[in-house]
Amino acid sequence: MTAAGTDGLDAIRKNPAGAVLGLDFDGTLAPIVDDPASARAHPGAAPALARLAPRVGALVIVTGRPAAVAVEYGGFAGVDGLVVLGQYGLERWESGVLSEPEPPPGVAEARAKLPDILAAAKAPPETFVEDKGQALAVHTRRCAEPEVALERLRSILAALAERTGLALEPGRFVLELRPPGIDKGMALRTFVAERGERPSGVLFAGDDLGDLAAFDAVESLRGDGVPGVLVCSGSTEVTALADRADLVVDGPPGVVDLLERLADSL
Ligand SMILES: O=P(O)(O)OC[C@H]1O[C@H](O[C@H]2O[C@H](CO)[C@@H](O)[C@H](O)[C@H]2O)[C@H](O)[C@@H](O)[C@@H]1O
Repeated sequence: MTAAGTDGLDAIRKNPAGAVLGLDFDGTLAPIVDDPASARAHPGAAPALARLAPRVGALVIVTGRPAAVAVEYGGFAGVDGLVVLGQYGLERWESGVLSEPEPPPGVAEARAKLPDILAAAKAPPETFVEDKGQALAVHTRRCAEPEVALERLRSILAALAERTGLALEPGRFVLELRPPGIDKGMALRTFVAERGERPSGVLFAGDDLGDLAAFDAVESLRGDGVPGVLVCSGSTEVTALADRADLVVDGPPGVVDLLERLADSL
């Protein structure tokens, strides 16, 4: 644990009612699996969140998943006080109510073009498109050589994103075509600002490239004097977060253990 991380955790423990805890879903609360539809939160995740929610100022999940999907796959519907910001902050679920904007027209255009583009690129048949309504995620995890398949598609999908006015978000064996202008950093910063009070401390835990923007947000809050903690849910697939984290834990079981220990100490 870095000194800054220790300061951040101390500040959260000293004034939990003023603290904001943010968490990613896939790879952080839910173990990575081959089929995105089969992902489920670690069995200890919802109970740990239910213990923490009444003890802290705010508990928020910031995910690339549709918010309702994260609530369902996480088993989070009964966690009072939890907020889920889905699709990188485009959607918000709170107290059972979901708010979501209309998808931009570029998503429909990309959806229509994608099958021909994947065929022309000779993408392996195991390449899988997850349609999230607001975004399209092209997964290669199930391909024989997932990294090779991903790299073959990267520039082709970047061109499609540009033509359709979308952004290309890379992740763990996935390239997502999604609306531009929002990321997890913006989502977290907006969430913190909306509360109207300076947090006593902020923690964010993530595992993937899309979580780096949330790390940036925590570091920017640190620059403004808010103690912060950066937690990496470690994996061999992505190392960029471990390089910047105050604390690296062993995947979702390590994150759940950290949340339990934090709840014990509040
Ligand atoms: O922001 P997150 O909650 O981490 O969501 C990011 C993307 O996660 C999902 O894909 C990842 O998890 C899958 C299930 O374990 C795995 O099969 C895939 O290889 C990973 O990239 C999800 O399917 C995407 O929609 C999310 O945006």
